[in-house]
Amino acid sequence: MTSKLKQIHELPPLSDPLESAKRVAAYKAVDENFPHEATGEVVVGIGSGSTVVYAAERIGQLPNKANFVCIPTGFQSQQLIIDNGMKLGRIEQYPEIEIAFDGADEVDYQLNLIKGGGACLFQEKLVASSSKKFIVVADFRKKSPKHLGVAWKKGVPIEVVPVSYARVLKDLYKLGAVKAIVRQGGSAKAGPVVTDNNNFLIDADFGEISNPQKLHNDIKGLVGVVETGLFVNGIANKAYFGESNGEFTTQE
Ligand SMILES: O=C[C@H](O)[C@H](O)[C@H](O)COP(=O)(O)O
Repeated sequence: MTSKLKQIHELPPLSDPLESAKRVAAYKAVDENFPHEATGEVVVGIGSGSTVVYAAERIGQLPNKANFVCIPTGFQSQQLIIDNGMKLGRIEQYPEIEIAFDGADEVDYQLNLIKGGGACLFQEKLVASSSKKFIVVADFRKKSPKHLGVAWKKGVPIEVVPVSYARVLKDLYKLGAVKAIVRQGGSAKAGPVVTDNNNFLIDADFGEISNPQKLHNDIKGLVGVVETGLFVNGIANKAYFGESNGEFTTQE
């Protein structure tokens, strides 16, 4: 069925080369991993952010898209599914997902990720950890030469129950954070960002993270923490990176 689709090299480049890099990563990830020939129902996770927009676009171009049920990871993702004419499902109905596509803020050499730069980490982790196959799509800026905390300098996003934020901030410093702040809405909203689950986000900078699994476990053990943006323990199967020269690379 992929032969009926326009191939990526047949498409005109986008005006912003970074957007072209995101598109090539996402289109290739879908072309090479999506169960194109499936005739029965396929449950697909659709992540959040600016790169996964192109994965949803590509899936929306597939001629058998009526067979797919797409599970969102938040409000933006739900809109992407609707806008691309795909069937929307809920994780409560479909707790087992065949394949999920999502972006990342940073990817280390072992395929550990930092996610949550767009405030969607909890539902993203729920969907990713419920998926048999989890494919990351990103542009070249997201690759870390080795550890997390090198390319992404804004800290580890952590979703917390609002009433616990002051306590969690103190505890994060005890765990070794050099800076921890409640994410603010800035000019778009006075006061803190509120997630799709009505929680707050803390961005905690731990510098270079050599043991992301341990850091995740330590943070997750704090009272008030819902989830961390550290996606570790082999959760991601493969990453596609759009490069600045218009090509793509992979890591698995
Ligand atoms: O909360 C947001 C998500 O984790 C995004 O997938 C992540 O921030 C990457 O987004 P983008 O593709 O826009 O760089």
